[in-house]
Amino acid sequence: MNKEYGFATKQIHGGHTKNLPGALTSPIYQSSTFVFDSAQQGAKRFAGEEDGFIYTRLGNPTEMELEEKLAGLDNAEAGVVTASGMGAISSTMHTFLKAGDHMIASKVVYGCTHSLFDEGLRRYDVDVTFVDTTDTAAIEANIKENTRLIYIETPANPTLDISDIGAIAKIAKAHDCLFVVDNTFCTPYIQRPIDLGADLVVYSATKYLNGHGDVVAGAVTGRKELIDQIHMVGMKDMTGSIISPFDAFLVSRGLKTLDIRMEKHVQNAKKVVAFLDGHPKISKVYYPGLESFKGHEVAKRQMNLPGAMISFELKDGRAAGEKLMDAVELLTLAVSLGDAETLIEHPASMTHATYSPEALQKAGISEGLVRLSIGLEDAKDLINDLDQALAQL
Ligand SMILES: C/C=C(/N=C/c1c(COP(=O)(O)O)cnc(C)c1O)C(=O)O
Repeated sequence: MNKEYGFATKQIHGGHTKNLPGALTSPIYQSSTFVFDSAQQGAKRFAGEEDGFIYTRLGNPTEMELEEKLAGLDNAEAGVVTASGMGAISSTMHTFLKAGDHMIASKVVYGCTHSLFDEGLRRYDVDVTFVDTTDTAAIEANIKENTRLIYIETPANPTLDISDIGAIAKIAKAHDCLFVVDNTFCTPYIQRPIDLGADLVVYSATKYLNGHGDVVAGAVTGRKELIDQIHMVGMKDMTGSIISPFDAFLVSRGLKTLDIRMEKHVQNAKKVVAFLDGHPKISKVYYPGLESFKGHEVAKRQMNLPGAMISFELKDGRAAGEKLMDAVELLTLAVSLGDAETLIEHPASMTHATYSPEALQKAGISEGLVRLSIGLEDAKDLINDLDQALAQL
């Protein structure tokens, strides 16, 4: 895809294999395996001496189209798509880490990411230090001679903590560490970590990338030499976490409207934040777009827009939070995010239930924290629903 094309053109035409018999959209190659013309061709393909498809766990045309489209949006050389965001993260970790290695991770990450790091990887003798990565000096202070990888989410799930990608990229490079950024909350439309120095970008494509609440998927973008290793080690042998061709087709279709969906998500989020900030029953609103938010300045520098994820704390804590979640009528009480529907959930007992009480406390995830994924509905309907629910507290 011509690098000079704009984002909207690349999200529609990127990765599109034009040499198809006249169909505007690519067919879905819902096939587990691919036929060889001869025994020699099969042997050559397995030996990597001839291009061509072999078996869908090793690569598939529908998945390749999505990988190329997404890599193009991230200004990355290559991409790999997976069955879930956790599949993307786990395949990446299993590709580049081995027993005896050490890694540094944000102390605030999605719950299952936290348990992969804090329990899963420790089974294989990979040591993890959770750090406040909004403090780049704290990262430097925790690097050891066996530190191989630095992992952040920015904005982080669910406190929206902002870490400085450019500054951390410099530290990672200086210490020959791989720098991985989970860009799920932003997508390439809002933030491009590779442009800022990251080595790899991971996504839960379940979220904004697909954007319609009907697929679980994941992705990694980055330099081809790294992505090839994830394909041939992490995916092929370690996790086998491959996406189905049909789900890859759905995510490719979702991506065609990424820019306009993100613009509407953010437009709605700003209106909801204006309603929540200063509300008499709310003690704090977490949103990178608020000037009072701790990471606001760094967010303004590295994000084109402040995003559409909002967290807030009620003055009367968890009980009030539970009452609020049971009182909303339009907002949907469900985990996940980035869908057309606005979703509301309670991290401490739901998406971050894997955290111990000490880890929750260290991460600053309070019992009273409520998280919103602002959807594409009419903003006034969202605000009216929150207003009537808050009035019941
Ligand atoms: C229920 C799921 C939620 N999140 C997931 C998630 C994943 C993992 O992505 P899969 O769920 O494996 O596609 C990876 N990275 C980030 C920043 C995430 O928020 C949720 O928070 O609501």
